[in-house]
Amino acid sequence: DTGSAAAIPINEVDIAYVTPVTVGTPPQTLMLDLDTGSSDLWVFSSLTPSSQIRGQEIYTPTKSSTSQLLNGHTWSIRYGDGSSSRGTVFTDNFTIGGLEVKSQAVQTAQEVSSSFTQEQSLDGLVGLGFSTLNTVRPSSQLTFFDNARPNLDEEVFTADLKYHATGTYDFGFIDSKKHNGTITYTPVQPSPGYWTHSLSGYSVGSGAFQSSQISGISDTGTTLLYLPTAIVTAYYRQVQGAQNSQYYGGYVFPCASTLPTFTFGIEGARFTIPASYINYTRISPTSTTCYGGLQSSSGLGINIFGDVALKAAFVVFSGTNPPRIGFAPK
Ligand SMILES: O=C(CCCl)NNC1=[NH+]CCN1
Repeated sequence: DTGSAAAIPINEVDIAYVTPVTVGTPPQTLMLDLDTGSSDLWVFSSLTPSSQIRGQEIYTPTKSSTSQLLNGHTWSIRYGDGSSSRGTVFTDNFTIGGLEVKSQAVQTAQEVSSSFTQEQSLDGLVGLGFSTLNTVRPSSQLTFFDNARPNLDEEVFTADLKYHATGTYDFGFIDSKKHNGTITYTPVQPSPGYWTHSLSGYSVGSGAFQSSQISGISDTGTTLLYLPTAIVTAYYRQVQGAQNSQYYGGYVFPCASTLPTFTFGIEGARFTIPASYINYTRISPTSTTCYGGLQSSSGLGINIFGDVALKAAFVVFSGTNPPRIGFAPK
């Protein structure tokens, strides 16, 4: 089997990408954020208080002839950005891009934090991290990828995220039309459950490449690129008027600034993030101050290769044994 579905930016700065999925019988369509930085599949639902819903589509298990309550099971998750949700669990038929998993654990939200309520075009998440991170108790549940894996033509899924445009998630195959040339693979450390791997180094603009092993996670559910402070300061030193703002919680700069590109290494390959991706957003609609797409990871305890980096490549998440991740130009 294979599947292929759109990755649609939910706003004009690509804060997150959503993918149409169907749950239940007859199919209920939701727009979910496929998130390689977590491993819970949860949805806004008929069990979510209406005070916490603002325009999201919901899953109503009682309207599905194939739903089953997973009795006595609950979940609760907090994400790296401080957002959170919790609730109960059903199993039901679940499809992404024509690829169906019967009896997928679908976690129904009974509470979501304010940032999820405010994100009107996001109806939930599909965790594509390793199932060891799943928070359902007393028995943890498998991700959509782990459930689909035995039926996939190839034990992979790929992410082709795009800047200010719709991209694709593919399951079970590598579409050679989506990348130019070689896919460079590097080992993944599957513990504790993120797609953890190293960069081989970086360069700022036309500067010399700095070889250094930078460990972090490739995370489609995180918007920006978070790297060690030393790298980030070296980048913004090249930007006139840039400063690390306590007030805005990161590096800001005049929107008219000329930003350098940022290049990261995967083994011997090099991937350059255009300056436009790093000129992320105005701090408010009429401001001439802009917030950077490259920020320090020092507050996170982990480096995160989020969408700002991933959209500069075609990325292969390979569930082979041992797992690995591949990057190709596109
Ligand atoms: O939580 C993380 C970072 C893990 Cl270190 N990524 N996934 C996500 N989903 C919603 C916000 N962020």
